[in-house]
Amino acid sequence: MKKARTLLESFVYAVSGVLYSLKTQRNLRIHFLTAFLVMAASRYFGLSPLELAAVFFAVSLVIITEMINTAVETTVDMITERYHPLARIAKNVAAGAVLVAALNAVVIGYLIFFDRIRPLLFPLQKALFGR
Ligand SMILES: Nc1ncnc2c1ncn2[C@@H]1O[C@H](COP(=O)(O)OP(=O)(O)OP(=O)(O)O)[C@@H](O)[C@H]1O
Repeated sequence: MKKARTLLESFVYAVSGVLYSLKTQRNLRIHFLTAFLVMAASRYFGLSPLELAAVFFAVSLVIITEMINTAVETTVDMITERYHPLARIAKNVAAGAVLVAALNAVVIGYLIFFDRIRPLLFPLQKALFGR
């Protein structure tokens, strides 16, 4: 097995892991796009540094758990392509971690953006429903 020799080599391996995940995982591409849109919205709404930190943490956590999920799926598939109850548990638990991170992101998004978005929705509601 080849060991990482320099810090730069380790960094290159890590970046290739991100690129591999982006290339193979549609969900991860969606998470990155969502993260970009959320950061643009954060800038638009002028969030405080603490709010910005919470949003950045939430979107990063979703991306991190999705990548760990990919690592678990790949490892399980390397060990067995046959049905195995433990393989099912490993994959389901990894997918569950992504779900928890996504719920966390929804709650943080609600707490930070809802009151800011609500005033923008009223004119839309009036135009659509007349009240
Ligand atoms: N070898 C296996 N043995 C038992 N169950 C498995 C096995 N492989 C997959 N599963 C079950 O099928 C589900 C989907 O697994 P799969 O590897 O297709 O991931 P996926 O849904 O394609 O994930 P993603 O969309 O994140 O790539 C798993 O959560 C697990 O419940």
